[in-house]
Amino acid sequence: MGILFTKLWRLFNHQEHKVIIVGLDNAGKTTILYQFSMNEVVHTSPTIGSNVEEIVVNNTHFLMWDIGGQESLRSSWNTYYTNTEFVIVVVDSTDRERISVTKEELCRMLAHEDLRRAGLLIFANKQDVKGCLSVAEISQSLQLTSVKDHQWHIQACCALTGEGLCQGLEWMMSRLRVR
Ligand SMILES: Nc1nc2c(ncn2[C@@H]2O[C@H](COP(=O)(O)OP(=O)(O)OP(=O)(O)O)[C@@H](O)[C@H]2O)c(=O)[nH]1
Ligand SMILES: [Mg+2]
Repeated sequence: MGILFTKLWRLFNHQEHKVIIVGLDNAGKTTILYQFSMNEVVHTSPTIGSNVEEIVVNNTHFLMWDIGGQESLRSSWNTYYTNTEFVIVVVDSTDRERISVTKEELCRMLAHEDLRRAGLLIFANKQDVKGCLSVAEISQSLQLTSVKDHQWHIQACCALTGEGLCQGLEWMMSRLRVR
C-alpha cells in the first residue's frame, strides 16, 4: 500500500518523468534500458510489446518504456505517447540502409499532438563498430537542424560498454532543471 501510494503521489505531482525509447528493430533499445536499470549488458531477443523500468538518477525518477521496433509494431508506438516528457530515439549507427526509415518514423512522431512538448534525445548507438555512421552523418540524415519545435540532443553511445549513456541522461536532467 505504501509503495502504491508513493507511486501515485509521484505520478500526480509529475515527479516521475515518462520516457519512451523507440527506434527500429535491432537498434539496441532494450540493451540501453537494462544498462540504465541494472548497469549490465543483458542477452536480448526482439521485443514484442514493451519493457518498462523505473530509473532513479540523483533523486529524479524516470519511468522508461522500451518499445519493440519491428515494422509491424511501429503503428502501435502512438499508444504510448500520452504524458511522455522525453522521446529517446535509438539509431543503429551501422545500419546505413535504414536511416531514411528512422527519419520517416521520427517525422511522424514529432508531428503527433501528444508529443508536442516532449524533448528528443537521439542515441547514435553501436559507435564501437568500425565504419559506422558518425553523429554528424546521422544528424544530417535525420535533418535534426530543421527540428525547431522540440528540444533535441544527439549523443554518440555504445550500449555494450555504456559509453555515452550517462551524458544522454545528463541532457534530460538539464532540460528538467530549466523548466
Ligand atoms: N556492437 C554493438 N552491438 C550492440 C550495441 N547495442 C546493442 N547491440 C546488439 O544489438 C542487438 C539488438 O539489441 P536490442 O537491444 O535487442 O535491440 P532492440 O532495439 O531492443 O530491438 P527490438 O526489440 O527488436 O526493437 C543485440 O545483439 C545487442 O547485443 C552496441 O552498442 N554495439
Ligand atoms: Mg528490444
